[in-house]
Amino acid sequence: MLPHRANTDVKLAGYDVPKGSNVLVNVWAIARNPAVWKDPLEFRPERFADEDVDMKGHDFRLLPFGAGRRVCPSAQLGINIVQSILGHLLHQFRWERRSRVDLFIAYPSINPLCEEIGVWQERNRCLARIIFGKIEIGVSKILWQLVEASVFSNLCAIFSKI
Ligand code: HEM
Repeated sequence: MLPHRANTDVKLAGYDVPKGSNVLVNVWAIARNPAVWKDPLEFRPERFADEDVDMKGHDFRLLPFGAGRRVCPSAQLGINIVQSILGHLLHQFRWERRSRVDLFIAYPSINPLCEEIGVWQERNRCLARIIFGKIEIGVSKILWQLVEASVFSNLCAIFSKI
C-alpha cells in the first residue's frame, strides 16, 4: 500500500498515532501472519475458495488494492485484466506443474525459494512453467512481463512465429 498520513490524533490498537504521522501498513506481514492465515507460508490458493474473503478493501486480512479513501479506484479493472490474462495463458499453452517442493514459499534466508522484500515481489523460482516447443518459461517471470509491460499480444505474436 502507498504511505498514508494520519489527519488527526488517533489511538490505534493501544498505540498513539499523532496527527501528521506517515503510516505504512505492512500488508506483507499481515499476509504472512499465522494468527491471520493458517499455514501462511504454504502456497495454497484454494484457501481463498474455502473462506469468504473480500479483496477490495473491506477485509483487512487481504489488501491487494489497499483500503479506505485511497483504495485502488481500478480494483475491478485490475481483477478483470488478471483473470483475462490467466484465462488466455491457460487456454493457449500447455502447463506442467513443478515438484511439490517448489510450490512452497519461504522466508528469505531460510530457503532459496525466497522472495525479495520490496515494493513489489517476484518469486526467485517459478511455480510452474509454460512449454512451447523447445521453449520453457517460468510463470512468475512471464506474468511479471505481462503485468509490467502489457506485452501479452506481442508475446503471442512472437510465439506464433517460432
Ligand atoms: C491487479 C492490478 C492492481 C493492483 C494490485 C493495484 C493495487 C493498488 C494499490 C495497493 C493501491 C494503493 C491503495 C492504498 O494505498 O490504499 C493502488 C492505488 C491506485 N491504483 Fe491500483 N492496482 C491495480 C490496478 C490498477 C489499474 C489498472 C489502474 C488504472 C487504470 C490503477 C490505478 C490506481 C490509482 C489511480 C491509484 C491511486 C489512488 C489514490 O491514491 O487515491 N490501479 N492500486
